[in-house]
Amino acid sequence: MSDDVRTPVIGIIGGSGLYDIEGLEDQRWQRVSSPWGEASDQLLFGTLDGVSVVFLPRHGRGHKLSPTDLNYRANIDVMKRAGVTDILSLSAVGSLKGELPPGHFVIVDQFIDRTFARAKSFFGAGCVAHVSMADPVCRRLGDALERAAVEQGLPVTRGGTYLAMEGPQFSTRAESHLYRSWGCSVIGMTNMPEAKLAREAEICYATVAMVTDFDCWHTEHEAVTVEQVVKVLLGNADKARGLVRAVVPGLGGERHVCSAGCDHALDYAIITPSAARDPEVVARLDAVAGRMLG
Ligand SMILES: CSC[C@H]1O[C@H](OP(=O)(O)O)[C@H](O)[C@@H]1O
Ligand SMILES: Nc1ncnc2[nH]cnc12
Repeated sequence: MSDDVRTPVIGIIGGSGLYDIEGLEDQRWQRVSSPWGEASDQLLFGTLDGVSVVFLPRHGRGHKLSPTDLNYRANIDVMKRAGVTDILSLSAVGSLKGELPPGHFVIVDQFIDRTFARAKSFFGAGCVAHVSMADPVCRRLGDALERAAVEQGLPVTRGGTYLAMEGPQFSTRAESHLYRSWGCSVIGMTNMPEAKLAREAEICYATVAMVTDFDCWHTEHEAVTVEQVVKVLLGNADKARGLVRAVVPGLGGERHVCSAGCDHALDYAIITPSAARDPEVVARLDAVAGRMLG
C-alpha cells in the first residue's frame, strides 16, 4: 500500500465510567506488549459496521490506575502496534464556564498542560524530536464528532481549552478561578500527555470532554466530589456509547493522509542525525516512529 493511503483503525480510549464498549462484532480482549511497559489493560479488538475498532479503558477495568500512574507511552504505543490510525478519547471533565453544565459535551480544540509527574515523550537522549502541538486536535476527527453529536441530539460545543492538571486531588478554589481567568473551558487529569504522545506517534487524536460537574468555582454549586462525578457520568457514558456507534461508520473506508497533517507529524521533527542515534532508543521507537526510522 502507498504511504499516502490508510485503512482506518479507530482507537477508542474510554475514561472514567467507560470500561467497555457495546455492539462490537468479533470482539476479543488481547494483551499487546510494548517496550514502554504495561498498558492500562488488554485491548478490546472488534468491528463496528465493518470498521476495525480497538478499545482501551484508560484506567483499566475496575478503574485501578490513577491519572499519575497511567503509562501513557505504553497506552499509545500499543494502539500504534494494533494499527490504530485515529484515536477518539472520551473523558469526564469539570466545567469552568457557566454555559457548559453537567451533561454537556465539548469537542475541545486546545490544551494547557499543567501536569508534572509523567513521562511526556517517546523521544529523548539518543533520538531527539520536536513535533508541533500548535493544533493538538485533529480537525477532521473533530468535524466527524461534531456532526455525529448533532445528529444524536446531544448538547455539544465545538472548541474549547482543556486544562490538564496532575491530580489526583481536585483543584483548590484559587486554582479553579485561575484557570477560568485563562479562558479555559474544562478541566481534567488525563488528556496530557496523551494528546502529545498521539501526535508523536502520528495518530490523529480528538477528545470528547463530557462535563460532570462545575469543579469548585461556582457559587451556586457544591465543590466537585467523586460521588457527583459518578452520578453524572453514568448518563454521559450511555450517550458516549451512542456517539461512538454514530461516528465510527463514517470514519471507515480507505482515506488519504490526514488533511490536518497529524499522520505526518514526524516529517521534519527528528533532529538527531541517523549516525548519532542510539540503536537501543531507535529500537524502542519501532512502532511509533518506524515510518521515519525504519
Ligand atoms: C473520577 S473523576 C476524575 C477522573 O475522571 C477523569 O478521567 P478520564 O479523563 O479518564 O475520564 C479525570 O481526568 C480524572 O482522572
Ligand atoms: N472537576 C474536575 N477536575 C478534574 N478532573 C475532573 N474530572 C471530572 N471532573 C473533574
